[in-house]
Amino acid sequence: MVRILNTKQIKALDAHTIEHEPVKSIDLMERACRAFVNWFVQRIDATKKIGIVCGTGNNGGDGLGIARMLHDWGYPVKVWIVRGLVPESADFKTNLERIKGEPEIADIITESDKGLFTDRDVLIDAIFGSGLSRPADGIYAQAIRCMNETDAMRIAVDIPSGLLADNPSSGDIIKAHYTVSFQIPKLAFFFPHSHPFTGEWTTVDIGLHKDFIRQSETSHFLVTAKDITRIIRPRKRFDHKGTFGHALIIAGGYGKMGAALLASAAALRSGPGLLSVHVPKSGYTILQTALPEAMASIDTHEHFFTEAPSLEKYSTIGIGPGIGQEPATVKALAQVLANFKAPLVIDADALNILGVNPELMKRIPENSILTPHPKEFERLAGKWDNDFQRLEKQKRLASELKCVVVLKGAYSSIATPDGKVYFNPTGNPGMAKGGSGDVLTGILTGLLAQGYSAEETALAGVYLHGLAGDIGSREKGTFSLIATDLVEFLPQSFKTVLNKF
Ligand SMILES: NC(=O)C1=CN([C@@H]2O[C@H](COP(=O)(O)OP(=O)(O)OC[C@H]3O[C@@H](n4cnc5c(N)ncnc54)[C@H](OP(=O)(O)O)[C@@H]3O)[C@@H](O)[C@H]2O)[C@@H](O)CC1
Ligand SMILES: Nc1ncnc2c1ncn2[C@@H]1O[C@H](COP(=O)(O)OP(=O)(O)O)[C@@H](O)[C@H]1O
Ligand SMILES: [K+]
Repeated sequence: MVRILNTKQIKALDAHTIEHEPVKSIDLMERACRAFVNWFVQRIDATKKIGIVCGTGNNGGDGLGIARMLHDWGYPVKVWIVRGLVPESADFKTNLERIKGEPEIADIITESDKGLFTDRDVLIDAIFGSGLSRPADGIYAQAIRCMNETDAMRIAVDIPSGLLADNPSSGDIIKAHYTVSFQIPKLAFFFPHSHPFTGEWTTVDIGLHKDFIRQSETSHFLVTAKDITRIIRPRKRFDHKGTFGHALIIAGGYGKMGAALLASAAALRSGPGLLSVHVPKSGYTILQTALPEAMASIDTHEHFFTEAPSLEKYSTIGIGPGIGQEPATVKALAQVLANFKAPLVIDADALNILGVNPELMKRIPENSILTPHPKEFERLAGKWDNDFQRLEKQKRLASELKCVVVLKGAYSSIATPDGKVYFNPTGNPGMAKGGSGDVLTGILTGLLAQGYSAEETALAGVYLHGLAGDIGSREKGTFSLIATDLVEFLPQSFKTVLNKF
């Protein structure tokens, strides 16, 4: 797990590293600059004209150190210092002295300084870093606007200037194409509204104290491949189908049998011992033809889910994709929630039904997994003003229901009943297509049936689903990838994770 720390903690981490490594503050800054430059020189051609726009705090100090190093690498570099009211930090001063006349430095003093950077190919943003405490205004906002108006590629040092790491941002913010952040990813990076500012972001190691990071309290984590390798248990020689549970998927309806097939095919590829699928009568032939491995449980209704089958034999249930919201379906869902006491996976129309029948929410078994996309989440939890508030709502819902709530999208977030939130790194916009979510429901149902905990299931299932999408889009491209491909590439996704043993 990568621990996501807030800016206060990062400040304490810097200070701890300086005191206990020990390393001088200016030498730590030098390390940060070198890490940035290392990233930079591998990607940006040395003929490109570089502009570095610095504040006068430590982020500006980084900018000056980077300017010196890139100049030494042979890049044509110009530096601008935004001279507002921020006092010069000690390390900024030292790095300013170290520049010794080259590269060239100009001060930005008045708001009439416009059109400053137009001849630059690449602009490095080092105005504000994690010390930003309020929206940028005055001359700072003007410099940010000037940078955003150019056609240059913009690269932010640590965090785009104007973007707050731990709170909603407003005002002018650098629209970076890339953000190179020091060691710790910032919470804002995981939210949809930050993306226009961070662009693609990455972290670079600057050797901050590892034990201190491990001991820092946080409820926010970024999942890594290693975490998933630890969760997935390889099968043993004498395992048999009884070892791996019997999953039931309740999905599909007239015109939406595809949802049932996608979820079921994904479940089959995720390892449960047995899979049954409950579909309306009209789905019988479709199901039996498309998925010979699945057993059929047939509803009494031709087109809809209207009656839960007997549920005792199932280890878990995945319910929702394509079931619609007919009154009889609402009753049937209520019946399932009344009779089934083990954790289940709730998605799509089952979530929509819960959204308009909140009394049913109380019946959801503890440790179930809910997988709303943002619109479904809004129906469950109400509207939010900003991404931070959305995260709080997600945490609250998980804690109130004592369930795992997976909010789907880029960096799907997984909130657990005990207040933790895991962000998932896999997946890509090629998956933004109808049916992708049904595949996730199938994977989660298949894993839960095998006895993985709700938290393990959500972490592994969401990761494997996104990884299947990443592997698939390498072959099919993000335009052409379809949900069926996610099922097709799921075996490679599992193998990738298991082969790490
Ligand atoms: N040794 C280390 O610690 C290392 C640090 N490193 C680097 O340092 C960066 C953090 O540096 P930093 O703390 O100096 O913060 P930075 O963002 O440069 O400036 C803060 C100043 O701006 C002011 N201010 C805030 N908002 C404002 C606004 N809207 N408009 C105007 N002013 C505003 C604020 O004032 P205050 O909020 O206190 O009133 C303060 O004076 C970090 O991102 C990384 O790049 C790396 O080198 C690794 C080692
Ligand atoms: N840009 C993206 N990056 C990563 N994953 C994505 C992206 N867009 C969609 N996905 C994933 O695809 C799935 C889409 O699910 P959902 O919206 O429920 O689709 P549907 O209901 O049509 O099957 C989710 O798991 C989501 O995380
Ligand atoms: K910056």
